[in-house]
Amino acid sequence: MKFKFSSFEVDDGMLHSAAVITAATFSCLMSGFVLQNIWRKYIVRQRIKRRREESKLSIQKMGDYLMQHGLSVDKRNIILDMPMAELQRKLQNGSLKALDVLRAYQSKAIEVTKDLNCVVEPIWEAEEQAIACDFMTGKKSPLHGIPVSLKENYHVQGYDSTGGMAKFIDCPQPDDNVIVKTLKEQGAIPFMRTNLPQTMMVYESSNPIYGETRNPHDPKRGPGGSSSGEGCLIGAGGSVLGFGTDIGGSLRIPAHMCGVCCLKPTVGRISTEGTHEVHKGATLVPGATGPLSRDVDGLVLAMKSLLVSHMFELDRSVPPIPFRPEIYEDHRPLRIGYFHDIGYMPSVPACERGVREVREILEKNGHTLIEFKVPRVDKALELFAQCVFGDGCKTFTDALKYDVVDPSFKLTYFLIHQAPEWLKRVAGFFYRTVGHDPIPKKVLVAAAGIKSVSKWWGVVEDLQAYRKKFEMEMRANKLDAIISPGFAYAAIPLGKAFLTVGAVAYTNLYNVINYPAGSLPVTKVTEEDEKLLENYPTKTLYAKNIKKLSKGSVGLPINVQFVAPPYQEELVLRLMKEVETSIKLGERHS
Ligand SMILES: CCCCCC/C=C\CCCCCCCC(=O)NCCO
Repeated sequence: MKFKFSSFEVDDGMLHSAAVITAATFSCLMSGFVLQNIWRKYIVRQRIKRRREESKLSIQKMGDYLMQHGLSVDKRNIILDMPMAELQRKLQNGSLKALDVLRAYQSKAIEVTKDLNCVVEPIWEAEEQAIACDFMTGKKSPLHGIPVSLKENYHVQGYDSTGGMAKFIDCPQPDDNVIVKTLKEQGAIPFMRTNLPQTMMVYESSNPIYGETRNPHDPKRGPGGSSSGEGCLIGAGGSVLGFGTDIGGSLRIPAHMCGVCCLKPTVGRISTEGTHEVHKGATLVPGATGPLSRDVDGLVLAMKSLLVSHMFELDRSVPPIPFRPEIYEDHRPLRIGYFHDIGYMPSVPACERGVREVREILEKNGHTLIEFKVPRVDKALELFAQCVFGDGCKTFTDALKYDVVDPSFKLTYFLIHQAPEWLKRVAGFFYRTVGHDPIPKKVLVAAAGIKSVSKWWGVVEDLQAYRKKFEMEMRANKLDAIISPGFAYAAIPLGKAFLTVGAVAYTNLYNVINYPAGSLPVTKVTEEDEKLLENYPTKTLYAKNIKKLSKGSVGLPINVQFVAPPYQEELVLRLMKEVETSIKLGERHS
């Protein structure tokens, strides 16, 4: 058969050849595409492997170095046992050398990371800085010689900030971030970089580059996240002061699970410039930076040292409000709201008891405690999801393109980030009908993306309305502050956070309203709490999982959150210090 076109004739043979050429081109392109993907993944795996080996080697080298240059065990332990105030005083009056303090903490950090995997690498420049500190004459800066650890996403000159993502390996930062610069200017010595979960948008503790961090109180359990390495390192005694980030609870969840103190300031009170966040553009609920420490004095010292002209000058978006001692040192009795249940998910008995005991302490100290009916926390969680996943999670999936997705993140990543909208709706339906929980559906629909600018503006209005409602509720009760559970439950087995993730509402509530929130260890899970867990109401799938995963948690730390209106960090710290002191006094007398 022949086809005649205007100027030439096409026969069967030519048609057949054209089809063959098209099919060949198509299969070439397809195989090219497949091969390219395989190649890219191979390169990524190689890069991850190399980076992991470099990290292990660096830690090992530091260990070997300390074998020759370390302190005696006794001297080291005396330093490690010092609370922050004593350590600072001795460094200031010269009775302790910065280099000895550094050596003590370096060696403890290297020792604990062997089992807990909380350090990703040492900061080698620390030694030079400590020596310079010891040679210094004249007035000493407030953080003179204090070693500080930094979550891996803090930009430090010459080091990668990967956030656990392969794409960011081999991208050494050109400069220290504002907090690191200010800390150094105030005499602190950044000495270790700590682990985090991939993308930092989970409260797990693992990533394919540096592996999994474990809980210092029970290595089979997670340390919480995403400032996992910080919580773990400080909880294990390998650091006295550290810094992390928090957009949904990433300072407070590891603080609670590892039994350390932390402060999530109001976003804007201290600089957030120069930290790696996947979704920097999602500014409606932005990430906060903040300190973690062994005690409240550490947090106070950190805030006093950061709220100075050096930081205000480096980051002019930060309002120049120095630390206000008149609020921190005030003794005026306060009206404080409390709650232990966010409405759709109760906290476990130990967490409830934590709030009750703090309430009793505060009442004894002359404050008035009032039960606070917290405005619908499920709405706050939905707003959180709309604000951080409103792009349909495109930013996250782009960041992880070709990457190895960590096993602990796979389910979260698939369901919240990658799944098509229909699947998110089906999963939401499942949670609602089988799991008896309406919350995941709202979150999953939000994570399918906000479809238009006008809808986005609707979210902005809803957020403003929620914030106003919270403020009005506090005003109506004439509340100065709030206390609430540090989290819904104590540390659970590694890799299981997804099964209980709705609990994040206990912390992200305060990100949504942008209130400063501190977290303080107040008690430990007791046998009695474990018995009471039997009666924990299990109406929803999440609650069932919480009950199951909380078993065997006797001895694990329990924190309480302290919250105040925006820019009242000093008030939060005042209450934390008051409770910490009362608990210590109680322990001494019992
Ligand atoms: C099945 C869906 C239910 C999901 C409900 C929870 C929604 C979102 C999970 C987010 C978890 C965030 C953890 C903390 C993140 C954080 O603070 N990161 C700090 C980044 O610097």
